[in-house]
Amino acid sequence: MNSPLHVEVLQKRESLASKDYIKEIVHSYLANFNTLNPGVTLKINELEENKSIKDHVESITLCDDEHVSEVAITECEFVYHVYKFDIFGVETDTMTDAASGEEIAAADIWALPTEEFHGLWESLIYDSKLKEETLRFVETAFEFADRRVDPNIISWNRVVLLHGPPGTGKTSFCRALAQKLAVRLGDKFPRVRLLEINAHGLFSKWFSESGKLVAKLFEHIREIVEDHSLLACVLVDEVESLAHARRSALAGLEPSDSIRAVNAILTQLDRLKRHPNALVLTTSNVTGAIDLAFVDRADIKRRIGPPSERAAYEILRGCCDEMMARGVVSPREQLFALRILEAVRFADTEGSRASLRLWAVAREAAAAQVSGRAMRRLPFLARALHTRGKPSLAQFIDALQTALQQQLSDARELKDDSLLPNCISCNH
Ligand SMILES: Nc1ncnc2c1ncn2[C@@H]1O[C@H](COP(=O)(O)OP(=O)(O)OP(=O)(O)O)[C@@H](O)[C@H]1O
Repeated sequence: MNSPLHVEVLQKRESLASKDYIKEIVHSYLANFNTLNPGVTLKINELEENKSIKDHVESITLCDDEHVSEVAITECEFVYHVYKFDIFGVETDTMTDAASGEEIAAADIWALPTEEFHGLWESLIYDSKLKEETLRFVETAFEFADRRVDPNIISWNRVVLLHGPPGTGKTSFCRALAQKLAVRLGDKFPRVRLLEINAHGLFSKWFSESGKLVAKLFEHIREIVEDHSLLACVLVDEVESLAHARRSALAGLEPSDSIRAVNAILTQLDRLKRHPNALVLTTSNVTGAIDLAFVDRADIKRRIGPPSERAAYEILRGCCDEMMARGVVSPREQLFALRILEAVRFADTEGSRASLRLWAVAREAAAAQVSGRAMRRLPFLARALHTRGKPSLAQFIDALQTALQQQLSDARELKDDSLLPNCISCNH
């Protein structure tokens, strides 16, 4: 049996064609290829000769759920997802404290799919099957809800917890997942919202009426989830801060309003699980146990660590490709995918030299547990501090290596000064 290849088609904003028509034209367009590279996004530009594709399609992404290498088109069964960006963008739900008159941002509400998160999923690179597995888990949770599987017999909660050190992409992953669901589940949920709750702000000690503010916020959220054709993804970042605030409040270190607010958030999040169209996404920087019952009940709890050497190589390779595509580094040269280097057993040839050099930098960064965030900053530092004029790829990779060395020695000094643990990986 042919394996499915998900094809995500971004339809042009001005195109009024039906999804079926778009599927049809993309299907005949793809039939012109013999093989396809999963993980690749085909951007349709002005030079495109196929007029209907040029008029209606912005880009075509071939997703790599099951496939890791090139596939013959006769071997795969295309599953199409046609979508457009939602034009509403983001709005901030603000609230005013009655006593002080101060205003806080209670939540950011994103209408998905949004242009801001386009390509975010593809930009996150993990060695494990984290992305695929999480996506499959969430799709299964919605399938169960759809088929009304009795939760008393088979238990599932639609709560996800991602934990691990700072800068490893947890928040980005949650946003990217919500965006992915908006694209993949578009037929079931024509509208999708991502609600990012500002938990810190809500129980700030300056707010005398935090409990009421939380109630008001969730009233709004409930109005949103009442519409069953809408998928609501609720994101609570750094969920351990809720547990921490509750402990401080119990110890008398925080005003009692704050404990009411924290408890209200927890109860409300727990209630959200009853809605078949709500998904709760939480992140935490602590790896140990978080004493929150609802987190305990998360169906999927995954640790996200700093990139492995393989992931580090692909992140840095993507950065170098971008530098060459934008003309910062010139001329354009090829950097091989890791599986190609592996296939030739890392043979040192003229053509593979730059890739091997980059592989050495990636291994060093991974060994030092540099976070994904810090890794993505290295090209900027390399360009700003360690190159002049228009560097060649070889010069740029050397500069990346110098930037990495400097970053590691800065982090070591910071660690010596402050005795902070893990400051290399957290890069604060
Ligand atoms: N594995 C990775 N692959 C690609 N990019 C990554 C990876 N990990 C982190 N990044 C990049 O690092 C940046 C920071 O990610 P993000 O803020 O989501 O991390 P976080 O774990 O939520 O951090 P914090 O806990 O400090 O908020 C993002 O721009 C992301 O692109």
